[in-house]
Amino acid sequence: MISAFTGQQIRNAEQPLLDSGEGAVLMQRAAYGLAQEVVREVRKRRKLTGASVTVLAGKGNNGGDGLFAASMLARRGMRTTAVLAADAAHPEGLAAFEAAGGRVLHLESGDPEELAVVAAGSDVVIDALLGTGARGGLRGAAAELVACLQELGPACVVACDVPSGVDANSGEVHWPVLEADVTVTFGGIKAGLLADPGEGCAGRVVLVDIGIEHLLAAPELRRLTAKDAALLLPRPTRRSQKYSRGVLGVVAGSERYVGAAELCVHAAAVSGVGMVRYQGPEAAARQVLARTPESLWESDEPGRVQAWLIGPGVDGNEQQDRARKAFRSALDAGLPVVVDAGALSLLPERCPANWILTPHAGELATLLGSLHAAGEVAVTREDVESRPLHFVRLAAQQTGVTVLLKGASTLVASPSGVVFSQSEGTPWMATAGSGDVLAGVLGSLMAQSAEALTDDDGAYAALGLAVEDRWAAVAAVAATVHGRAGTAASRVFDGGPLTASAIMGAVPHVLGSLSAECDSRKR
Ligand SMILES: NC(=O)C1=CN([C@@H]2O[C@H](COP(=O)(O)OP(=O)(O)OC[C@H]3O[C@@H](n4cnc5c(N)ncnc54)[C@H](OP(=O)(O)O)[C@@H]3O)[C@@H](O)[C@H]2O)[C@@H](O)CC1
Ligand SMILES: [K+]
Repeated sequence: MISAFTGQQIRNAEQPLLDSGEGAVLMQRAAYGLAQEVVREVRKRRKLTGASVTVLAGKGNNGGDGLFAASMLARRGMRTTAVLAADAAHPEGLAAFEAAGGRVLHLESGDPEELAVVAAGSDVVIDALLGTGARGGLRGAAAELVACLQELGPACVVACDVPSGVDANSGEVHWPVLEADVTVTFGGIKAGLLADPGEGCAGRVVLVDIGIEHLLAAPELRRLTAKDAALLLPRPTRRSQKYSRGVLGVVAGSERYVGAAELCVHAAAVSGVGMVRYQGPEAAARQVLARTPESLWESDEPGRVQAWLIGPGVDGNEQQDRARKAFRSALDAGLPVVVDAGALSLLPERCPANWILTPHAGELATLLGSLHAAGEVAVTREDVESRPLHFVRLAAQQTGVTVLLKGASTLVASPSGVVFSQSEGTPWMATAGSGDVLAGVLGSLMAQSAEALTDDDGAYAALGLAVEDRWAAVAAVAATVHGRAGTAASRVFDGGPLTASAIMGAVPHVLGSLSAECDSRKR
């Protein structure tokens, strides 16, 4: 499991070491890790000696890390320039930099555009303007410098701890931000590097161990690795039969949106569920059965199921009635439900904790509006997109159920406050029907997972997941499977565009390769 922390959590972990006078050691470790990564980036492009590095240094410890790192790089034969953004700089860092022969330029007495041109001409730019001590974003001349530099498009940007302007706690972004190729982060990954829009500015994230890791509290954000997902994936045994594998009831599609039903039923079927019982109008059912002859069409009373998927493409009175009826039946039987798309507006007053909502940003804004979760102020899609971590948590707390917010990084919040972030997909997955595939995969995993979730000794317990957070973990597994399937499918087309059907086609391969990984670890 990858863990991420708030800036405050990192500071709290650092405090005992700072109190015992080890602050300088921590900074040396951070600077060394940063310098190593810059060396790695330079070597990808050219030889080290004579390569040029510009560090943009703020006045705090983030700037100190950058200056110490640049002094190490100067000693390895690189041409180093520091642009000091404020009237002051980290004194020891600056002294080390000057002693190593680095050139110092001052933003206060210079022209931001000219300094941006200097920085853009170097092989690597280190962004050490603001770190975990930032309040808001870059201002004044520093903002101007960064905006110009971003426009010029530097060859390589390495961010120190976080890209300056990205909120380390939330991933909210105060523009302008210099988008990084690599972010070297210290002591623990900052939550803002695993949540959009911050994650989109961070590039590859490299964690440098500075010796505080054992002092960190429970993470703010978690990300399942392939190994974690492999452990949590339900798998059949020799004694399995189709009913014991899990049966999923699906209310999806409508006269108008036939394809949604087709996609989510097929996605569920290829994700390992024992059987799918489909409920919907005849027009949709014909298509569903044509694509997935293994499914059953039950126009009225459904047979027994272990979970429900309700909502993709649900439209019109007739299908909305089926959705409401399925909700009641799930409530009566205590069954888990995936609530997607057209069913999000039909939710009953109270939902039990084993339901999972799967909105995109616009649907989450509407949902929060209907809950009056943000007081009287209307929440817009743009609000959710700029503060997804905040709003997904709010929605989970307000509804009392797990909420999966779809996006480049998909966030899954449990009502307890635990949040997962999965980001294995490709931008090509932003395509019609992609969400229906995710809903199908999730419904399938829910129908198969119900029993394992209460197991005190199973895989969930082994990963330290509290019982109340296990549905969120199932949703995170679905998100990673979906993302990996999209990436795998795009690779087949040399990184080219995708349809939802192509994503779905890769799902069994992803499940197979994850299972193989689990098997090889057991051997
Ligand atoms: N603790 C340690 O030993 C270790 C810490 N480490 C490193 O320290 C970093 C945290 O350092 P930090 O606490 O000094 O804060 P930092 O992010 O450099 O910036 C704060 C400074 O900028 C200012 N400022 C604030 N907002 C601003 C704005 N919007 N625009 C402009 N200025 C603004 C603010 O000044 P003020 O305005 O309050 O006078 C303050 O001086 C952390 O990210 C990691 O890199 C590692 O080396 C490991 C060991
Ligand atoms: K920074």
